[in-house]
Amino acid sequence: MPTGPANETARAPEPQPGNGPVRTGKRRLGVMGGTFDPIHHGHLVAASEVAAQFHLDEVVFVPTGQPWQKSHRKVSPAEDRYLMTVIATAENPQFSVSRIDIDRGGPTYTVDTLRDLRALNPDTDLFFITGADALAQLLTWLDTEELFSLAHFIGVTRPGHLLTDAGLPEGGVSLVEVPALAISSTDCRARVAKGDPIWYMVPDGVVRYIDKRELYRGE
Ligand SMILES: Nc1ncnc2c1ncn2[C@@H]1O[C@H](COP(=O)(O)OP(=O)(O)OP(=O)(O)O)[C@@H](O)[C@H]1O
Ligand SMILES: O=C(O)c1ccc[n+]([C@@H]2O[C@H](COP(=O)([O-])O)[C@@H](O)[C@H]2O)c1
Repeated sequence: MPTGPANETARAPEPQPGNGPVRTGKRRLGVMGGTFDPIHHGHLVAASEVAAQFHLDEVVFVPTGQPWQKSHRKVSPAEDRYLMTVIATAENPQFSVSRIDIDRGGPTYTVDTLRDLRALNPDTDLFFITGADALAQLLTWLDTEELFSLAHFIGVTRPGHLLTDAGLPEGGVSLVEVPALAISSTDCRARVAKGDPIWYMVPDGVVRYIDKRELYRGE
């Protein structure tokens, strides 16, 4: 649901690379969580831009297992969403994909994602990347207080959504402007269902995978 003019920001994002918490010298791991049904260039550009601005060593994409806030609608099988994410990120040496949310089972909570990633990556600072729409919902997530002790949150601009850190802990979130791509997975699915092209909205390999697996047809 759009909440403001295209790409509006509530306050100017800090422009300096490396903004956010004081640098600790530890490895810096970005975490891009999403349902990725399908993954599209909006996700990829956001991750790439944050990686550059925050000097991240790597960004791990974490497809949700069961996104509990999307339980009202059909979500494609996790394996399809995982494979599309692998295809989309394969060529970028800075990008990787984790199965942790899929393999854990049950509803996906970011607090579990971050706890697991912390355990798997000692001596690493975590940066959780989220679009303006998801950031606006963050106070509805499970265990929000603990979330901010596990990672620094980075909210990125998204066309049609207001980017704001209102109500979130001071110092826990950075707001960042990323190149505006008015693409959503919802729109990609609707286009496939109508027989419209999604070339150049998602990576070529993802177009072919959707075709091969006959995803989103007749939805
Ligand atoms: N075009 C975009 N620009 C910036 N951030 C985005 C964009 N699309 C998605 N995101 C962010 O990526 C994360 C994962 O998004 P998700 O997989 O739910 O995609 P979506 O396009 O929002 O899907 P859907 O339309 O099915 O709700 C969220 O934090 C979301 O805000
Ligand atoms: O932890 C929660 O309660 C929670 C509730 C909704 C969304 N999230 C996370 O937010 C990210 C984007 O979710 P989504 O549903 O917009 O694809 C993804 O990593 C989800 O696991 C997390």
